[in-house]
Amino acid sequence: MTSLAIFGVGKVGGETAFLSAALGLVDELIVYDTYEPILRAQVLDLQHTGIDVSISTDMAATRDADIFVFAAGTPRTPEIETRADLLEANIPVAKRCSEFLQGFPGIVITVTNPMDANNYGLWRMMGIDRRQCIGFGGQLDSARFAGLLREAGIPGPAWVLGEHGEHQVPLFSKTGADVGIEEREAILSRMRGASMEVIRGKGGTIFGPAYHITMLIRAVLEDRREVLPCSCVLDGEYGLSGCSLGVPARIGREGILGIEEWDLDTWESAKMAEAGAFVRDLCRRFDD
Ligand SMILES: NC(=O)c1ccc[n+]([C@@H]2O[C@H](COP(=O)([O-])OP(=O)(O)OC[C@H]3O[C@@H](n4cnc5c(N)ncnc54)[C@H](O)[C@@H]3O)[C@@H](O)[C@H]2O)c1
Ligand SMILES: O=C(O)C[C@H](O)C(=O)O
Repeated sequence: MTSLAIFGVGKVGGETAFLSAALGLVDELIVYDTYEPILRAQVLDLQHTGIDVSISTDMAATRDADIFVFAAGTPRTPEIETRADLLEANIPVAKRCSEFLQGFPGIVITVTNPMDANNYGLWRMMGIDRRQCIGFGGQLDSARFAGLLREAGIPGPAWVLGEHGEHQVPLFSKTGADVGIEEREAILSRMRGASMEVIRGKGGTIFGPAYHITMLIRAVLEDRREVLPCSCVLDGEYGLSGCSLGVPARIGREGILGIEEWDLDTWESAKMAEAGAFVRDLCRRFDD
């Protein structure tokens, strides 16, 4: 019996519940949202698919879940410039979530923005092993980077480390192409704006995040042991600690099985250090 708990079943949490069930990854969904009408609507809509999955709204059952996805809280609107601007609004939500999950034995996937800081915050507040806390965003940023590389005629692979936010670190060195600083900065600037175009057009990013979150869930449940760009609580890796940041992480049934330390070029190393300093500052809010 495989059980997936989702805290916050709005646009992203709801779509993730649907996709995970539709792909047959889970036997049981435990869903929770403070807004009763959306919770009821999502449960009914899921039931109306006829998919053979048990659906519970009993948060007490969450403790037995294999994976817990944190997707509750405020999303960006076109007026909210950066993901980091959501920190104050979403800290109380992260705190409430951590109260449910003291000593949780399963795997936590953090989605709520600012995702890196929230992943660090959940780890701090829940008192669990850092390997259990996987921050989601790098796969999505990497898919967006891949699209921009294709457009520019630059071959892949496309890897994005760093913050899921303004301080993304696209790894041009991994592409094997010699991409100059000006072109790198131009592509990075478009990556920073990539989601806002979707938010303006349809009120939020849904398919991209939900698809990649579901692939992350699959990597855990099927113990795939593949390397994915995920936000991990760092303890000296890449010369950083006191924060959670996007790094190449081997993901399997026990969560983060290992963090790979790749060689970065000078531009990338500088961006990674900036990302670390920026996110560490946000994370301090959870150290108080
Ligand atoms: N990491 C990523 O790549 C990524 C991608 C997309 C969205 N996000 C983030 O995920 C979060 C959710 O985005 P969305 O578009 O689904 O938003 P949404 O508004 O559609 O859904 C959020 C849900 O959280 C619920 N909620 C609020 N406070 C709660 C609480 N204390 N307990 C339980 N539920 C609560 C709301 O009722 C709502 O249904 C946002 O912070 C957004 O920025 C992150
Ligand atoms: O950009 C946002 O605010 C939502 C999410 O983090 C995304 O990258 O799609």
